[in-house]
Amino acid sequence: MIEFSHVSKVYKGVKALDEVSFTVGPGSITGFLGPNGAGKSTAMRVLVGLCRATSGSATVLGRPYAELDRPGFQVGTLLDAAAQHPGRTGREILTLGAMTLGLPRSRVDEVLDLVGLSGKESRRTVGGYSLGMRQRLGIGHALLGRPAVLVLDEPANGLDPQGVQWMRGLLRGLSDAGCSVLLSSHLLHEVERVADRIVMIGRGRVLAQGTVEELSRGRGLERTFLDLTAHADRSAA
Ligand SMILES: Nc1ncnc2c1ncn2[C@@H]1O[C@H](COP(=O)(O)OP(=O)(O)OP(=O)(O)O)[C@@H](O)[C@H]1O
Repeated sequence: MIEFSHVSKVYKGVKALDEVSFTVGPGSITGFLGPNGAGKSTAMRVLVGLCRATSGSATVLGRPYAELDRPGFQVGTLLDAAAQHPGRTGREILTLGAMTLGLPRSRVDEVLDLVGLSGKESRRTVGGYSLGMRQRLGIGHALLGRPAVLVLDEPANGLDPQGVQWMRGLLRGLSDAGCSVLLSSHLLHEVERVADRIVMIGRGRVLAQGTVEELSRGRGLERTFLDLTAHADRSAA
């Protein structure tokens, strides 16, 4: 369960989030949509304690992230697939993560298998990985502790069509098992296929939220997205 309640964030005069409220329940994949600079990454960073909200509260499993007992087993995050050290191998990165959580080495092999990185690929340094391989590694890292909540910032970026299809199956399986997934993306057609709920933001404000059917309004998510974001821009002008 993820809950944002009236979250605002101001960076030196820039209002990145303005009274953002929404919930991601267990067994839900919520697509988090908004134009560049809308505030998606900021909201995710606030949620996992990487920056502090100016007002309001964001909680995971009923608590602020900083107060979770075992965060590595409760929340999996992928906020920046490029964040890993380029000189480490994929296997080293997952092994470090597994050791930090006190997990056996066998979990590293399970996760590599889950995200489709071969033994050979896992022994290469990340500096030589494609973006899609980094995304797979980042998703694997997020899944190490079998968390109940997943926060993924543009995880489909750079994945090829097979990769996108694989990720769809993976996320559906996780949500069927009760996981709460918050997923930001600019790939509206993909979000339409994988998510059950949508939150659209523009200029830091929630523009609309509901099921994919409600927001598609029989015309597709893209039409609703373009109409709502254009309206938000006109109102701000
Ligand atoms: N550290 C920061 N300092 C100042 N302003 C920031 C900072 N981080 C983000 N912002 C501003 O906050 C607003 C929201 O940015 P954010 O990165 O959250 O948007 P986003 O929806 O994730 O965008 P994108 O789709 O381009 O990744 C933007 O105006 C951005 O310039």
